[in-house]
Amino acid sequence: FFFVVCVPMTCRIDQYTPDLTQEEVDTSFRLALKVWSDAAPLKFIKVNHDKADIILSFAKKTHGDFFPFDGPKGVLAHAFEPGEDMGGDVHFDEDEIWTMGYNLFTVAAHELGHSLGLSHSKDPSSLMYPNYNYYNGAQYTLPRDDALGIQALYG
Ligand SMILES: CC(C)C[C@H](C(=O)NO)C(=O)N[C@@H](CC(=O)O)C(=O)NCc1ccccc1
Ligand SMILES: [Ca+2]
Ligand SMILES: [Zn+2]
Ligand SMILES: [Zn+2]
Repeated sequence: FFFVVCVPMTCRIDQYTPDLTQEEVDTSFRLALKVWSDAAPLKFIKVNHDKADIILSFAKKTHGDFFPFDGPKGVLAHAFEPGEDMGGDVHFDEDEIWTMGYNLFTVAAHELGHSLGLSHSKDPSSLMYPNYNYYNGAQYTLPRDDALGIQALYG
C-alpha cells in the first residue's frame, strides 16, 4: 500500500465568453478538469482571488502574450506548460463560436493537458493529438495514450 498525495492546482476563470452562460462555461471546464483528475492524483481547487496556477480566459487577436490569435477557425486555443505567472494558463480564441459540449469541453480538456505539462501526441486516437476531434463531454473516457502520459508526470 502506498499513500498517493494529490497535487493541488488552483484554477480561476478570468474572462467568460458571450457565446455561453457562465454556468455552461463552468460546467464545461469542470468536466474537462475531471478528465485529468480521474486519471492522475490531481486536485483542482477553484479560486476567485488573483493568484492561481491555471487561469482560463477568452481573448481575441493580440491579447498580451506573444501568440496573437488568428480570427475565426485555425488556432482555437493555446495553453502554457506548468510554471510561474502565465505557466499553466489557457487562452481560448474568442473569435470562435463556443458551444456547449461540442467544443468548449473538448478544447478545454486538450488545453489543460498542455497546462499540466503534456505536449502533442502522435497517436491519432489521443486527446493530445494536434488536430481537433469531437468528443462528447457526457460519457468521455480519456484515451489510453493520454492516461499514460499524465501518469508519467503525476502518477
Ligand atoms: C500550435 C497550437 C497553438 C495550435 C493550437 C493547439 O494545439 N493548442 O493546444 C490549436 O488550436 N490547435 C487546433 C488544431 C486544429 O485546429 O485542428 C485545435 O483544434 N486545438 C484544440 C484541440 C486539438 C485536438 C483535440 C481537441 C482539441
Ligand atoms: Ca482562431
Ligand atoms: Zn494567449
Ligand atoms: Zn494543443
